[in-house]
Amino acid sequence: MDRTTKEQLYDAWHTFITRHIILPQVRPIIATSWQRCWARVDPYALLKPPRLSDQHLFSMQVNHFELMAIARPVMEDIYQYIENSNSVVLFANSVGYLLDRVGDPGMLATLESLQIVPGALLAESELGTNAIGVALLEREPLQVVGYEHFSQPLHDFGWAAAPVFDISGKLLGALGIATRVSNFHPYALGLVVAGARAIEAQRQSDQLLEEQNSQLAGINAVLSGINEGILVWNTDGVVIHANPAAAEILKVAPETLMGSHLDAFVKLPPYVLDALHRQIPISDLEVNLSVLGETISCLLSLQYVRGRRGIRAILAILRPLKTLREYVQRQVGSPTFDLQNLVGESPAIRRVRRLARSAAAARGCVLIRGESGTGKNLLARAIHYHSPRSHGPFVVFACTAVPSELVLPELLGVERGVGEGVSHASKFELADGGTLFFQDVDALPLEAQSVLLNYLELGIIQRIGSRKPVEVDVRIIASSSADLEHLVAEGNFRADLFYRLSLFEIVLPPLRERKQDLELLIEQILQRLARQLGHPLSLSRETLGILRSHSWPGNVRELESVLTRAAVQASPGHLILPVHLPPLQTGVEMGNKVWTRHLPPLEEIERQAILQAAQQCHGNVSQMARLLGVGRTTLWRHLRRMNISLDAYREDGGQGSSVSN
Ligand SMILES: Nc1ncnc2c1ncn2[C@@H]1O[C@H](COP(=O)(O)OP(=O)(O)OP(=O)(O)O)[C@@H](O)[C@H]1O
Repeated sequence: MDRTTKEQLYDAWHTFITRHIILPQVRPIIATSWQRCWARVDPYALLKPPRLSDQHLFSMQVNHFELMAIARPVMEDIYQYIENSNSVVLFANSVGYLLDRVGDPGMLATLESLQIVPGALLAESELGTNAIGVALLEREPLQVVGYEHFSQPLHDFGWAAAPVFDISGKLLGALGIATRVSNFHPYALGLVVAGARAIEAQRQSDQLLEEQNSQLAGINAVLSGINEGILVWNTDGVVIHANPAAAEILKVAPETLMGSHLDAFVKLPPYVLDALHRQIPISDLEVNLSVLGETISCLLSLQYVRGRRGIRAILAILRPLKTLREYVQRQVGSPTFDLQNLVGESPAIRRVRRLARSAAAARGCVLIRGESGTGKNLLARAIHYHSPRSHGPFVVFACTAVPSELVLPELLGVERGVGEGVSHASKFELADGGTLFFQDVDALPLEAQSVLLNYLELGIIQRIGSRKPVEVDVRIIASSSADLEHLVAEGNFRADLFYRLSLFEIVLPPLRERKQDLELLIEQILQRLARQLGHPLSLSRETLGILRSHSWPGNVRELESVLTRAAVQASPGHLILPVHLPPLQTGVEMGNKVWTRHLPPLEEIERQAILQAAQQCHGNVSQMARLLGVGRTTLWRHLRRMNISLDAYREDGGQGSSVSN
């Protein structure tokens, strides 16, 4: 400020104090403030602002702790710029009480001599026109320099101040800089404005963070309380949320999962990986997850959390199959286990349904035989749910899944004395009043076969460690895909047990022997998958042709698996083409040694080989010929004879007619 301006300002101040006249050189904001101070503040009096007691000041600082914790570092930053310029940075609350200050010792002492110390009220009504007081009143940043101050004791100072607001516009306080007029520089105003904005921004982000944290805590509480497993991972594959139910289903602690790569624990089936890759949502798809080497079956749903720049995270919902089945059973009287779900209208499958109805009405044990995947589990449950015992439990003893040393304790239960550990009930006791299903009974060790036989003869069991026989009322159903006669002949299966079990025997035919059921099964499976994937599914004619010509060594299970993979591979709204089918397995790979004695005719084998080669080579005849080890001409001849068109196998072909659903 040059000398003339200073002198002009002094004249203006003096004129106002003595004659209450505002001269034009006075800025409007200062003039308004002077008017407010007129007759309220003595311009010549020594400054004596009201001051809080130490105790009051302390409690006010505590109340403003969060704000001051943000303001203090900003004040320090500003002070770094103006250090050694005989200045002080001040922070006052919304009323004007000075809460904090930092600055050069000389200037601090000078302000102290003017009673401007923490706890002092810097409001305009007390100190007259001053930057902090006016900034709070006018809610805008300003500087007040020299004679602009209403009170004479402040004439030697230059102050700048800026108000600080919260996110809703509420006034929180003011940040100021005080210095001598001789040291005052207009940049002081820029510094306090920038400092005030920094305090506001920090406070807003703290508030948002706090809000997000409390929302997150709420969401976490909800997620922890639900029975479904919730697993969320980001696009880098890092798990960012796992609720306790997910940890329980996967048998991995949540804290181990969180922050780790999902791949390190869970191997998703290839068709699920493919759905993920193509961002296709999945709903309640039955999958087998490999978790640290162990296979876990569950229902999987996938959803994508989208941000402005695309997918941000993947949300997986896991439902244990067991819980789901129990739930369905409770809610709707177990329709999934209805005999009608044993799909098929072939004479063989009709006969099975007839036999199953008779078995359900009878009391004795039932032996269900058939290749793997023909529906033995399904049938066992259906028999139970059609029997008078349907309100009792259906307990499965999976003979291949229990380690041999645990078979007897699991089957019979264990009785322990006081302090010896926990007793546990036998599978027979658990199934009391219902059905005990021995899945793959051929894998039952001989000792356990005796236990089962004993029960069938006497109706009692005895827990290990107990002398007390327990009477239980359980119906036995057993299944096997093995050649039991052969096992009996070898001495690996007790003949008397085989005799008792096979009094009522139901044999499930392999799928290749009831090909007329194939389309019904496909239709039913596609309908289920369409519901799960949320869009309709149909096969192209060529795809159906391949499925028809396959011999299905893995039976309905294989059919389900092939269609599931193909459905996930196909684009929504398009037909399922041969290219979407996974490689089809042979009987040897499926391990159905005993039941593969019904070989398909030679021509069918040839046809199947050609169709598989077409699929693998995408309809390229030269490649197919090489793969099949025949000349191209021979291959063309076979193709013509068998009426096989290769169009559908070429990536763009096959959008022709559709079959099913
Ligand atoms: N006739 C059918 N109709 C509908 N679905 C079927 C039929 N047969 C089998 N399935 C389905 O095929 C899959 C395999 O069936 P299931 O587990 O009952 O076969 P399994 O003969 O017991 O097999 P394993 O001997 O390997 O245990 C299941 O998803 C089942 O629902």
